[in-house]
Parts: sequence; C-alpha cells; structure tokens
Amino acid sequence: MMRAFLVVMDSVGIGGAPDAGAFFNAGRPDTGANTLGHIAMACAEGRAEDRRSGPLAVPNLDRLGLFHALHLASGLAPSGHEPAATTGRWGAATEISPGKDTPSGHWELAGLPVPWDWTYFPDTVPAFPDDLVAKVCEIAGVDGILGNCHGSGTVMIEQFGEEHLKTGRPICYTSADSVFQIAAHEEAFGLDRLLTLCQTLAPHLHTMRVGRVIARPFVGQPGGFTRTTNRHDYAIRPPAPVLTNWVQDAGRRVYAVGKIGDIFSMTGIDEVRKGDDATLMRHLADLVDTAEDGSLIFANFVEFDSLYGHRRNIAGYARHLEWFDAELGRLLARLRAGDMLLLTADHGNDPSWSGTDHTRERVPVLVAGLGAGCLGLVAFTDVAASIAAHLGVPAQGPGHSFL
Ligand SMILES: O=P(O)(O)O[C@H]1O[C@H](CO)[C@@H](O)[C@H]1O
Ligand SMILES: [Mn+2]
Ligand SMILES: [Mn+2]
Repeated sequence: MMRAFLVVMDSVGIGGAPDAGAFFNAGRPDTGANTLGHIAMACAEGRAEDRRSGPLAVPNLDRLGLFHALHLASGLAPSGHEPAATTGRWGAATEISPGKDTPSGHWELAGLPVPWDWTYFPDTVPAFPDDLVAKVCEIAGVDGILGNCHGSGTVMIEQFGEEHLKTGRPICYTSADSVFQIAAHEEAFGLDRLLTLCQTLAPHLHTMRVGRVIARPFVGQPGGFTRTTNRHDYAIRPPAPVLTNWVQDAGRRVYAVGKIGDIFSMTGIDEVRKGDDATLMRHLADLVDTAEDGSLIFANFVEFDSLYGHRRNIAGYARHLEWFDAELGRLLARLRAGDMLLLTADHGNDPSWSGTDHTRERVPVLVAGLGAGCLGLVAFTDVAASIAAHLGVPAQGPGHSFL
C-alpha cells in the first residue's frame, strides 16, 4: 500500500500571489514580495555571506523543480539557477483564504479554505479591548499586562522582559495575523502557569474568531533572554473535516510532526512528534523507515519562519534552506516504492521585505516519487485532493487531484 509524506516548509513562498496588494507589512502592500526569489538573488549577489557563501545551494529541491516553480509563480529566474532537468513533479499553488497566516495556509492545503474573516487586533496601543485585558488578569491572577501592542516576539521579550520579572505581569502582543500571544518567563512566571493561562483563554478568543492563542515561554536574564521550544499554539478547530480526518476515518494512521497537531487542534491525528527542526528531521527520517503502509505523515518545519523570516535574516534563511536541502537528499534516498513526498509551504515571509510579518505569496508544490513533469498553477486544496487520491481515501471539498 502507498504512504504519503506532506512536508510544509513554513513560509517558503515563491511570490506572484494575485491578491498580494490586499495584504500589508508595516503599511506597505505585499505586491512583489518573494521569499525564495529574494533570498536566491541576495545569495547570488554576495549579500548573504554570514556563515555561508555564494549562490543558494539547494540541489535536491532544484532537481524536484523548485526554481521552475519560482519562475512559474512569479516570473523570477535568479542567476545561478537556470532551469535544469527535473526528477520531480512541480507546480505553484495559489491561496484563496482571506488570511496569510499558518492556520489559513495549512487548513487550505488540507482541503478547507477558511470560510470566515478572522478577527485582527488594530495596530494601536493599546491593541486589546479592556474586557480582554481584564480576563487575562483574572485568569492569571495579576494586576495588569505588559505590551498590549503589535510586535516581534524577540523584541517584545528584550523590551519588556525585565519589567515582567519585576512585576509578574505577562507580556501580551499580536501581529498582522489573527493571534493573541503571551510571553512569560518559564521559571519566574512558570511554564505550566503560562500554558494553563493560554489554554483557559483560548475558547474566549476563538469565539471572537481570533485564530490562535500562542504561549511564548522564554528563559534567561535581562540582556540575554531567549525563547524555548515549549511554544504552544491553541488554535480554533477546523469547522469541517480535513485531510487528516479523511485519512483517519478510512482507518489509516496519521502522524503529525512539529506543530501540525496544534494547527489542527489535534483533529484526525493519531501521534505527534515535536522538537526543533533538527529533531523533527530525525523524526521524519524515522517515520520514513517505520510508518505503516497507507499512513499519512504530515510535517511542518517552522524555523524558516520563526528564526529567519520574521527576523528578516536573509543569510540565516538561506543557511536553513541549505541545511534542509542536504537533509532532504538523505530522506529521498530512503523512500520506498509507492511513497509520495510532497513539499510545499503555507505562506511567504520574505526576509528582504519591510515589517516583520508574513507576506502573501504563491507556494511551491514539489512531488517526489511520482515521476517528473509540470503540474502548472494549482490550488492549495488540490494538495489535499492529490494526497487522498494517492492514499486511495475519499476526499471532500473543492480540491482536484493533480495525479
Ligand atoms: O514575532 P513572533 O513572536 O515570532 O510571532 C510571529 O509568529 C506568529 C505565529 O506564527 C506570528 O503571528 C508572528 O507574530
Ligand atoms: Mn506558517
Ligand atoms: Mn510566522
């Protein structure tokens, strides 16, 4: 029986979204944003030389058709990446959900475009309504919150970490995504206390159509705070069955690697494996060796986005792509006959762009294990329909299989 590996490279967009002008970063429309394209250009021009050097070296992704997909999506052909013969099936997918965030992208890839408009908090200070602040204070047993604004997580803990240690008040912030994020010190505030606070608060925010409450624990002392991998997302449950449900309901096993379990509020998922990206890669390799016939392995690699995209770090993003590519080469060599491995992304996060938020972009669809050829421009939902077709389970929703 067949197996399917669906691997999301979080935020590895390839530009060209037709509605990019309706999405913004620091007041500037996302028109022209291109995560992969701008990274490859910076590398080719010697502008990404921190602990790496020269043109972006991603031979395995290249062979699967990544640069063909980039050209198809956006018309960009960075020097050093002339179209090569491919061994994979490649295309570019266009999102229709009215959000450029992680749940919107993943739900749509899993067959379900988001059927509502998310609630966003205004980019003002304060950003949160008084009754929400009062609710946080009541649940946490504190007399106030810090932040109460839009911000980048690492800057927020640098700016408010010391005051947080002194006052015990949690640091609450948001972004261009539909999120309510709470940063707190793992030891001083307590990790369990932070997780309980976020979990208790989540249903209230979900009723307001805020997509996620995210716990952002950190450690360290003033001047040296760092975030830990104990981040936890409490997301709204998808309002209709998605790929994970289709597969599980057909009696198959579904593995979630990374934050997939959180993004789908655990619906349709049998087993979760978490950790940093290096650990996730080991989990994925282990599942290539051990996952049962007929199963779905759904993985998300978040560090492209969280460590480099939001931090606008071009060289770091390039390094992570090169690391991922080398690991991918080893994974591809271990696949069995009948396995399909599909690589894609959930949105863009162009590290050369203004602001610190995601960018609206098309994403690559690269398929290993099913021969070579062009898939053309496809829909996000076609990914779910194609995986269901490969596994031989019934699909729902608007997607069409491109197999
Ligand atoms: O700046 P940090 O805390 O990494 O947060 C980013 O990550 C969130 C969730 O992906 C986004 O909404 C953005 O705010
Ligand atoms: Mn994402
Ligand atoms: Mn993000």
